[in-house]
Amino acid sequence: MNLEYISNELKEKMKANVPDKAQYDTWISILKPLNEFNDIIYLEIPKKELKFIFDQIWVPQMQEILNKINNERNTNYKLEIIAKDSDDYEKILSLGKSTDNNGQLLINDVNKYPKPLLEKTNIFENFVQGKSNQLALAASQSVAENMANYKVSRVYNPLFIYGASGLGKTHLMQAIAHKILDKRDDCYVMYLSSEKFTNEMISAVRNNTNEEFRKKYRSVDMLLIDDIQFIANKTGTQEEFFHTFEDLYNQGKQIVISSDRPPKEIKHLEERLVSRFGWGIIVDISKPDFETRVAILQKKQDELGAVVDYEILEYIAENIETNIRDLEGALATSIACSKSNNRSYVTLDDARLGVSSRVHVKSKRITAEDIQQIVADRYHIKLQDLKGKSRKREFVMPRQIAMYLCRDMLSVSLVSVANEFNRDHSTVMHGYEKIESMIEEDQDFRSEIEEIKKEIKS
Ligand SMILES: Nc1ncnc2c1ncn2[C@@H]1O[C@H](COP(=O)(O)OP(=O)(O)OP(=O)(O)O)[C@@H](O)[C@H]1O
Repeated sequence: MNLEYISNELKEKMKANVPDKAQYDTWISILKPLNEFNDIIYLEIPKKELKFIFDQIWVPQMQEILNKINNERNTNYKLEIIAKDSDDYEKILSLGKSTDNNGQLLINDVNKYPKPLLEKTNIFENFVQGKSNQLALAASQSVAENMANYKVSRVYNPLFIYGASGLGKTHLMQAIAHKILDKRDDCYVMYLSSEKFTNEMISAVRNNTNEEFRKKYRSVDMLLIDDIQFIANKTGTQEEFFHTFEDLYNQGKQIVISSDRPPKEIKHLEERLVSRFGWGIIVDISKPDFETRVAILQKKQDELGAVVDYEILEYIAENIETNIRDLEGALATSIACSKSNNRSYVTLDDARLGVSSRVHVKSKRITAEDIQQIVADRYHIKLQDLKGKSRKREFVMPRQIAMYLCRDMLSVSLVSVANEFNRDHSTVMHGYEKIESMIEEDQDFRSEIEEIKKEIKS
């Protein structure tokens, strides 16, 4: 049974046991699925100080519920809670997957080439193609195909995949690794986050093992580094990574990198890295459209072994637009909800609960007034000046920004936005277009607008 699924079901059933919502939010909602091994379900909590309370209070209650699930399903699961900052966290995470000290999975018969620790389901077959990801998918497939056939093409080296959180970058990177490992057992594939690279480098410096560190990274056939944006600002790591990159590239080894933004927009990233990241191909993954979101949900329901009505999938897809991780979480929670009510089908109410467990931001309804106030505060002007008629520069620019944001963030017509500013719609259109082109041309301005958006959503 899927780990995420059972932990969701457990949490849903706990809702009935913990009627006080604040208690539920404080204790139960923070649990995350960690691993399942030898009939033990390991759930993660953020801090070890909390473990005592879990062991005393919550684990016995949850185990009772789990026993009921066990009876229904003929399983024999026990529950354990592991803190993210505890010493055995990494060990528990890798149970069932044999690994070396660096978290690289060792396949017993090919010890010579340690294998990376990968999520089993992150394979190409489970990746749903849509307009938002087709280029990234095609490039990833080409890299995997080439490597499986002992080839590295300069066109795809490095492959740089960027996009917002939860849109499938890790999935694609791991799919590449899976594919190569399926086809070849003589390929040293290393997949890790840039944070892990940094930590290893720091500990190599501390333990005086720089040579081993370098040798290890420069002996791989393919290096996949996830979330490279985290090395920005870290001069030492950038220096080391630069040399690793150069060395591997010159040896004709494949490099794949992911980030939440394109190289040029990663602040404080050394120019020489920015330029090298662009030597191969840069592809983006954007927000999936409605059809792709529904197709992803269909795929996920198969993986979860459930059948959910098409209208229910549509409801979830309509309400979760920006993040596939949330999309699949909402589906899993909806299914768990229906099971906890002993139903074999998912109702719209289950789906509503599933969606609301994920879209905290959307549940806050943003109004034109919120936007106007936040923009006025940011530029230190009065709300009435922002909405007023004065054409002074210090008022016009914030006014146009607020118009742009209203049009961009609220699902309302141009005319409604115009009404909010006591203007006609052509004035709003003009302001919108002006800000839009400034965003396109000026990176700093783009970041500023993103920051304002974040503030509005928070
Ligand atoms: N096109 C897709 N088809 C099927 N599942 C997808 C697709 N895109 C993403 N997913 C799923 O969405 C979840 C989040 O994806 P992933 O972890 O790859 O995101 P990410 O872009 O690496 O996010 P972050 O930057 O936060 O690490 C995963 O479970 C992944 O399998």
